[in-house]
Amino acid sequence: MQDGPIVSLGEGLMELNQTRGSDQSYMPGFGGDTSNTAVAAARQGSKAAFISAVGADTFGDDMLAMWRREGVDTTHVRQVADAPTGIYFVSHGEEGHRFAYYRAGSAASRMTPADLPLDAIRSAGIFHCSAISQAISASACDSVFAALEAAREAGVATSYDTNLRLKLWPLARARAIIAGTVPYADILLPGLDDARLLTGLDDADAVVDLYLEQGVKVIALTMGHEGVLVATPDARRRIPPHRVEAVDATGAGDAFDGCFLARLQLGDDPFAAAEYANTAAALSTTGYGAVAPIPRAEDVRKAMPA
Ligand SMILES: O=C(O)C(=O)C[C@H](O)[C@H](O)CO
Repeated sequence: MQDGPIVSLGEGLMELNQTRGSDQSYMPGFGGDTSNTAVAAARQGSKAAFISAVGADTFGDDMLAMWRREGVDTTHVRQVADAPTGIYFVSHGEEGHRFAYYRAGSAASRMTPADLPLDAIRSAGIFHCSAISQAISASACDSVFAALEAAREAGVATSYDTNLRLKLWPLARARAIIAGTVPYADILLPGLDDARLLTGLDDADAVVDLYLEQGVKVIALTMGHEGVLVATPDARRRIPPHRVEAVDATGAGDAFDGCFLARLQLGDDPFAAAEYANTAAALSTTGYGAVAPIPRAEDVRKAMPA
């Protein structure tokens, strides 16, 4: 893996998160899967950078301030005057959390391949993107492919989270695009529920086999209460769940991604990186919001099994 920051591409969102027991109170925060991943990596001590756009509005200012506080490089976050920053609401019910999006036409959704900072992508240590970055618009989807191509041509390790959001695009389109993107990924970060819908396979090992056959070098399949299945073409291991009192799982997968990539870049093997990220992701569910409860390295170390 070459030296350089973890560079991720996508959309940051303002978050309004319903706090339990109060139907009408929404706590402000930040979200957006690849942004959450960048923050998680930065909180573990990695160099992280984000490629995106926000509106020239209060929320855009707030997002930029958040990334800068977190040490995420915002050189390639454009602030544009003619489109807003996206927003989403999180509410909680019996079946877990639900998202309501107000992001159509957002600044990030208008990104095009011509906007890409190709030099930053080519000099990344790892380039990370997700299916949400592809679902927000056709031009953002084109941008993801162009960025992945640039990263691969430059020998940069590529990472892809298949994050499936059916409120953003229909399943048939998601299936086609995601299947076409997996072969670009060196590191694949799917969740089992999404992978079942995307592949039609039920069994976690079968999902891993399918993706490895497509050339993926490292896969960490997150399985919620069943832990994580980590595999390379030569070895695979199940990591048990880390039990916590969870209040909000929003962004747990993104915290996993950021911590996993950070640890890989610091030299961990994929199994050690996944054990670390598994603990960190569990800790991130003990508070409300996608970003605020992401733990820092010292908290993860304290909570890790001896
Ligand atoms: O769902 C999305 O589009 C988001 O990016 C918002 C959340 O922060 C994200 O899904 C959490 O994984």
